[in-house]
Amino acid sequence: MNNAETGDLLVIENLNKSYSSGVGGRKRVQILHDVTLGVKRGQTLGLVGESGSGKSTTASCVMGLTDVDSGSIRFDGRELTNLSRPERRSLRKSMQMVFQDPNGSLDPRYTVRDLVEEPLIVHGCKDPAERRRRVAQTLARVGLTEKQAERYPHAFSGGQRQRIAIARALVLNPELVVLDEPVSALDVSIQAQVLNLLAELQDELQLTYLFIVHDLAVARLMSHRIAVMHHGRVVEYGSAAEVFEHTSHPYTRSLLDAVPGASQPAGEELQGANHA
Ligand SMILES: Nc1ncnc2c1ncn2[C@@H]1O[C@H](COP(=O)(O)OP(=O)(O)OP(=O)(O)O)[C@@H](O)[C@H]1O
Repeated sequence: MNNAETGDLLVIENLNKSYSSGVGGRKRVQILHDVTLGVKRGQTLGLVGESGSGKSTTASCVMGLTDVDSGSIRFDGRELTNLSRPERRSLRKSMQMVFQDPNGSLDPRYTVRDLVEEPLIVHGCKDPAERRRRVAQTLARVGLTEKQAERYPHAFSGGQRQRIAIARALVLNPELVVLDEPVSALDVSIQAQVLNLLAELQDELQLTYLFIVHDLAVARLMSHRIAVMHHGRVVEYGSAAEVFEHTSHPYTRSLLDAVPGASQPAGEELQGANHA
């Protein structure tokens, strides 16, 4: 299967990944089997599938957090699987990640300003005035004020904390953002606000999202393309409309049947991916 298409910013082909297990770690358990998919520039690929199907492992391979066994991951035409550490580091600016739990990524000892400024310092932005300008601009983009920048994470609600985590990811002007269940720890009423923010930011900044999501209604709403994973394999891949409205694949069908309304067209209170 070759799913690479013109305009794909991220292309994964025949990705295989195994982990050691058993006594002394001598046994290898294969987690990903020939995973192949592409994420079009400026669009969202929703990566769905039950727990343990390999979604986060795929994301870890993309972000260089774990080595791959074989296969190819290309970002803007550049092979990632054989990069040296310095090469990988320089690319990190273009690829950022937002996790499910903002508490894990926000050190409570630092103010919001420090937290959002830190990636700029790490990536060599030496001018304090430039850093201040970029922090203020990024906080405004996610709906936080300069005054709020002086507070600590504990002073914020879960939704606001996720906004801070998004600001940390965006301050370096990445092209690709890997979103690993970014709203599933939030109250339902807050989820819509954060999803709308992500959709607006995508439009404004032409961001490309690899969106790991277990909620199929959210996947339907936010994604241009969908990849369905099952036991480490991509079992279905196509436009959101194809996958949700015309699927014949038994695994996807069973996922959809378990969620009333997931195969219906997107609702109205969220603007979602069909914002284009
Ligand atoms: N570091 C690791 N060492 C060994 N096995 C691992 C490791 N990380 C993940 N796995 C295994 O790989 C499989 C896939 O896990 P992964 O987290 O990628 O699935 P997932 O689809 O993201 O699930 P979830 O939705 O629950 O996060 C699981 O069986 C998991 O136990």
